[in-house]
Amino acid sequence: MFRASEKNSAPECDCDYILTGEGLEPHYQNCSTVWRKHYGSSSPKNPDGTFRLRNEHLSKLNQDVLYHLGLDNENYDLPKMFGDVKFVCMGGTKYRMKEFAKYIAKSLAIPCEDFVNMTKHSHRYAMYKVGPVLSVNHGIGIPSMTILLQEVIKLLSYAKAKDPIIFRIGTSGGLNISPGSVVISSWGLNGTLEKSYDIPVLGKIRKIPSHFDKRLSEELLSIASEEKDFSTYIGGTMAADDFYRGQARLDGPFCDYTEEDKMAFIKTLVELGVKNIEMEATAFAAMTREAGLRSADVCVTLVNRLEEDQVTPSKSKLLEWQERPMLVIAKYISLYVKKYNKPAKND
Ligand SMILES: O=P(O)(O)O[C@@H]1C[C@H](O)[C@@H](CO)O1
Ligand SMILES: O=c1cc[nH]c(=O)[nH]1
Repeated sequence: MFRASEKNSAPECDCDYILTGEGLEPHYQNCSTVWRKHYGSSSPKNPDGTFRLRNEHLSKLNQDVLYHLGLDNENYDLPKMFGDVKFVCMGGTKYRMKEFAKYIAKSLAIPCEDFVNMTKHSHRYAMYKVGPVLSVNHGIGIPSMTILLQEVIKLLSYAKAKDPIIFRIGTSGGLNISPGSVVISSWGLNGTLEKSYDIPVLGKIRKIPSHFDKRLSEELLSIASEEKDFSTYIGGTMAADDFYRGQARLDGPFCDYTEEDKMAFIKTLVELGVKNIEMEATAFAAMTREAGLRSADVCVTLVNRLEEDQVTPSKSKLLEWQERPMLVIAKYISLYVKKYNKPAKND
């Protein structure tokens, strides 16, 4: 089933698979194995699947303004608006995430004519709700993505959403695989080749582990492997803080290394088990895990970085390829909705 060996597998968890296992209880419903192992404290999950935010300061606020979403928990009835959200799908562009909203509406047979941007007051991001699915764009890079992600995590907690699963539907540069292939990330690697999301907090670097949920990735791989039009791999994903030098490109406005240096670095990544390079994986894995939520990063590759730096496929080819992660995630969501027999509707 695996096309790439996992040198560094994600921490194991002891509860049932969501789709492929025997048990009916959704994974993570009561599971805090992974959480405890890494953070040494109790799970943020409540028995009913809702989750607590691990920040006591929030209880002192009269209202919490989710500034970049243009929402707050005082003037909006968040449980009514978002309490049924089970899946959050995120990706870089507004266009892609509107297309995904349309795609998932069709997959789940939810009649939906108007796709209203629910964050329109902030003018920052675009977010659409289709039944149990939120489709939202996060912009480029870790800072833009994490601002959106943190406000979405707060939104889901205030809304009392149960066991939400968060997907990133992205694009990337592939390593030694044909453009158009899909990569499911097992872990994120930062720019200094560590499996962590590093963020300066109060003047010191905080390192947060960046492993994805192994079982969720395996379930997605088994779904993706049914697709014969493209190959899907599971492996490491490097999250760079830049598209050019940060990804060892030779075609940026600045370049102070040779082609040999570039190739040596790319080969090191390949040896480490890295399958693709994008700009969010480490922080995405780290923050969702810190919140106690399951997540997966599924990206199509637009270029084989062993062969070229420039992204040269036609615009229509690029759009066609970007539907591949959507297809995998939509299939997963449809299977889930079917299995748990939840009638999907748009309120
Ligand atoms: O989801 P997207 O397509 O935005 O992901 C990658 C990583 C960066 O955000 C961006 C760079 O082109 O594409
Ligand atoms: O090479 C690529 C292609 C898309 N996105 C990236 O971050 N890198």
